[in-house]
Parts: sequence; C-alpha cells; structure tokens
Amino acid sequence: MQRRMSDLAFQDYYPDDVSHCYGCGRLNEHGIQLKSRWDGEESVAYYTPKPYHTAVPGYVYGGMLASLIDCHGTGTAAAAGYRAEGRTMDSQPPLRYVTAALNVNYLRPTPLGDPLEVRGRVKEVKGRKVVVEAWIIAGGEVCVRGEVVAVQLPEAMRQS
Ligand SMILES: CCCCCCCCCCCC(=O)SCCNC(=O)CCNC(=O)[C@H](O)C(C)(C)COP(=O)(O)OP(=O)(O)OC[C@H]1O[C@@H](n2cnc3c(N)ncnc32)[C@H](O)[C@@H]1OP(=O)(O)O
Repeated sequence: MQRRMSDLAFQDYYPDDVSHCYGCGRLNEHGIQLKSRWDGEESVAYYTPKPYHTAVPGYVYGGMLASLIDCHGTGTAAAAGYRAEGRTMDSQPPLRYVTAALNVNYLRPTPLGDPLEVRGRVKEVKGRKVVVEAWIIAGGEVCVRGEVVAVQLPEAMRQS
C-alpha cells in the first residue's frame, strides 16, 4: 500500500548515502531505524529498547539512550534545516548533517521494557549549524536530557 507523504518520518527522506547510520538509517538492517516526526513545535520519536540493551538489570544502557538523543537530534536538525530554507525534505539539493557535539545527562534510571518517548526542540538554526535539545520520557517521567549540535557536511566532504 502506498504511504501518504505525511506518514513519512524525517529519516525516510534521507538520501541513500546517509541512510546507513546505526541509529537512524532505514537501510541498516541491524540498527535502531529511529523515526522522528514533528509534533507541533516539538519533534517526537518512539522506541522500545530490546532486552539486551541492558545496563544494570531492569534498566536501559546509557549508550543506547545517547544514540536515541543523537539520532532524534540530527533528524530534527535536518528537518529544521529544510524548514529554515522554506522547502520540503524531498527537495533538492539534499542537506547532510552530522553530529558535531552530543551532550547527555542521565537524570534517573530508565526502565527497560517500556516504550520510550524521545522529544526534541530546536534551539538555534545558524548557517550550517542547528542546535537541538532532546529528552527521553519513560513512564511519564523525564529520565534523560541532552543536546545535539548538528552541522551540515562541508561541500568538500559530500559524495553526491
Ligand atoms: C535529509 C538529509 C539528512 C542527513 C542526516 C544524516 C543523519 C546522520 C546522523 C549521523 C549521526 C552521527 O553519528 S554522525 C558521526 C559522528 N560525527 C562525525 O563524525 C563528525 C566529525 N566532525 C566533522 O566532520 C566536522 O568537525 C564537522 C563537519 C562536524 C564540522 O566541521 P566544520 O565544517 O569545519 O565546522 P566549522 O565550520 O568549524 O563550524 C560550523 C559551525 O558549527 C560549530 N561547531 C563545529 N563543531 C562543533 C562542536 N564540536 N561543538 C559545538 N559547535 C561546533 C562551529 O562553532 C560553527 O558555528 P558558528 O560559528 O557558525 O556558530
């Protein structure tokens, strides 16, 4: 069945050459394949960690949580970059963002087994840089807060 455009997540628009990321690449069969969308002025994604994403028994591994902040942040940055240019994510030329900086604060243990809600808000769009704050909610409580600085790849590093 053909999907409506509004069903597509930010990551579904990534060109193939940036769709192998472990966290968000739709072409990485071993990865998380995170899907982020706008929810008003915020962005949102959902993911339920697997039983093997364990830190101490019953709680989610911090590296997994950092990956969620990272890839929801870069996805939100990409969407914000297109929005700042007044165009849709399927328009040309494609924008390619990478993580320049990632800060993660673990506020309380994140229970393993519940669906996690990952939310984001754009703090700044300036030139090639987008700063996104992101947080993870489990069981109605914010367990993790972070910030992502995403920067568009310099022209010289683009392969297409
Ligand atoms: C639809 C398709 C979507 C495609 C989206 C694809 C998503 C894939 C997501 C993958 C997520 C990853 O894991 S990516 C893999 C991990 N990341 C990487 O390997 C990146 C390695 N680093 C680099 O390649 C480089 O350092 C860059 C490209 C990030 C930046 O280098 P540059 O291009 O020379 O940057 P530069 O001109 O100096 O800086 C530009 C602006 O960014 C700021 N800036 C630069 N680095 C930092 C930093 N660490 N912390 C804070 N701010 C920084 C500068 O102050 C400046 O701000 P101002 O002065 O203008 O204010």
